[in-house]
Parts: sequence; C-alpha cells; structure tokens
Amino acid sequence: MKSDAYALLEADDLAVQIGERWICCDLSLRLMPGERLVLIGPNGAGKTTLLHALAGLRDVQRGEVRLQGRALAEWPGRELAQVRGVQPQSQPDWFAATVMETALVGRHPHLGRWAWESGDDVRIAHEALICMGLDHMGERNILTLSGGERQRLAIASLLAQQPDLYLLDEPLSHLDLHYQMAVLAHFSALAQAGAGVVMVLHDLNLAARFADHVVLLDGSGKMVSGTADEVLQADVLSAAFGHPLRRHVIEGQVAFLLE
Ligand SMILES: Nc1ncnc2c1ncn2[C@@H]1O[C@H](COP(=O)(O)OP(=O)(O)OP(=O)(O)O)[C@@H](O)[C@H]1O
Repeated sequence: MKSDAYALLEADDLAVQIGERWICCDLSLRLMPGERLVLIGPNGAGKTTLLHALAGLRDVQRGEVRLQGRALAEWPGRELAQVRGVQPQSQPDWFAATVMETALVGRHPHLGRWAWESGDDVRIAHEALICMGLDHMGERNILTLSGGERQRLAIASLLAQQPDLYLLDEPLSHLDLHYQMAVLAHFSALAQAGAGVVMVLHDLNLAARFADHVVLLDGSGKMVSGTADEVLQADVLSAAFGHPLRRHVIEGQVAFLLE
C-alpha cells in the first residue's frame, strides 16, 4: 500500500493470537483515504479477530495499529467512535426498539453528554435508512425484521455514524443480490469521497471487483497481503481454501470458478 502522505489506518509488524493460535505474525499495512481493504480466508482463519484488532476492540500480541497517525490505545472512546465505525458480524437484539431509534444509535458518538438527537441527527439517520431501503419502516419494531432487513439496518446505523474509517464484518450476510451490490457500491462511493473501508468478504468474485488491497489469512498463521491482483490468484486461493479454483476474466471482470 502507498507509503507517502497521510494514512488513515496503519499497522506495523502486527502479531495477533487467539487462544493458542496465531492469526497473523508480521502484518504491516497502510490504508489511505479512498482505499478499500478486503480480508478473506477460510472459516476460522481469523478474519473477525484481525478486523477487531484493526478496530482496537482487542489487544494485539506485538506491533501497533494507528488511526490517523495516533495509536488506537491513545484514542478516547468517544473520539474513536466519531472516526472509526464497526459493523459486527451479528447483532442480537434483546429489547424492542424502532428502526429509526436503532439508526439513531449511530449518531450517539456525535451527541453532547446529555443532549438529545437534533433535527440534523434525525435527517442523517433518515438518509441512511433511505440508502438501505428502510425509510418506509421507521416505526417498525426491530424484533419483527427479517434477517436481511436487520442487516441493512445495522449498516444504516453505521452510515449514520459517518466515520472516516468503516470496518465491516461480512456486510453481505443475509443480503439478496441487489443489496449486496448496493452495499458494496455505496461503500465504494464513500471511499471515493475519502473514507477508508476494511471489510471481511467470503465472495471472491465480489472481492476481486471491490477490493484495492487484500489480506488473505490461510488459517495456519500464514497470510498473503498485497494488491487485489497480486493476492487473488488461482494458485494462492486454491491452496488457502483447500479447493481447486480457476481464474477467468469475463467481460473485463475477474471471476473464479470452482473445479
Ligand atoms: N475465545 C476464544 N478462544 C479460543 N479460540 C477462539 C476464541 N474465539 C474464537 N476462537 C477461534 O479463533 C479462530 C478465529 O475466529 P474468527 O471468528 O476470527 O474467524 P473467521 O475467519 O472470522 O471465521 P468465519 O469465516 O467462520 O467467520 C476460530 O477458530 C475460532 O474458533
């Protein structure tokens, strides 16, 4: 990744362990505003763990992660939440709330300590709901939403947060084809406008289409990191996933076929 100018997210010589297992041992990366990094790898390889380490949600065994040049550990929680947003893999709902109330949660890092949401906050949350096709459901109880609708609401809450860096853990899960493309196109547009995007994806074809950089974790503590073109090669992926793949370019788009 580029090394000049100001980096949104940087990791130096990062080593991350979970239980007895090493997820990665010497990961260095530099994500500039406008760039999209995709994490791929087999089940259990450590993508969520690495995403959480990059988000500052878990300790690392060695190395440092910096956001806008400042170590994650040095960010006060509220300021951190204004600058980096995380969409977790799943969000269990224990209590009833409306769709609009849940979208407005994304605004909380921007509110004063005792302040209520302003008209601007409601407008931003409403725009996020429009973006995810949920604006007609603002008063619905979230416990009545389908899996895909709940996922779109989680993304709407994150959009309402308006951070500079988005970290997305399987943002496409439960989504139909239309919303898979809509979500990836929207985050790409945010990147074009200067945001940084890190996302865990399982679909290699979509990774090829929407990644600038890729980190592949193979599940044994080894990883391959580079541009999308460097990492998304049939031999590399076949070895990591333990299944032979062929890479084709169809009408200008990379497509992987399973053998
Ligand atoms: N607290 C824990 N103690 C030990 N091992 C754990 C713990 N939490 C998770 N793991 C293991 O760490 C590994 C990495 O988990 P992680 O969720 O990061 O993988 P992943 O690549 O995101 O997987 P998936 O594609 O299935 O979502 C898994 O093998 C998981 O079982």
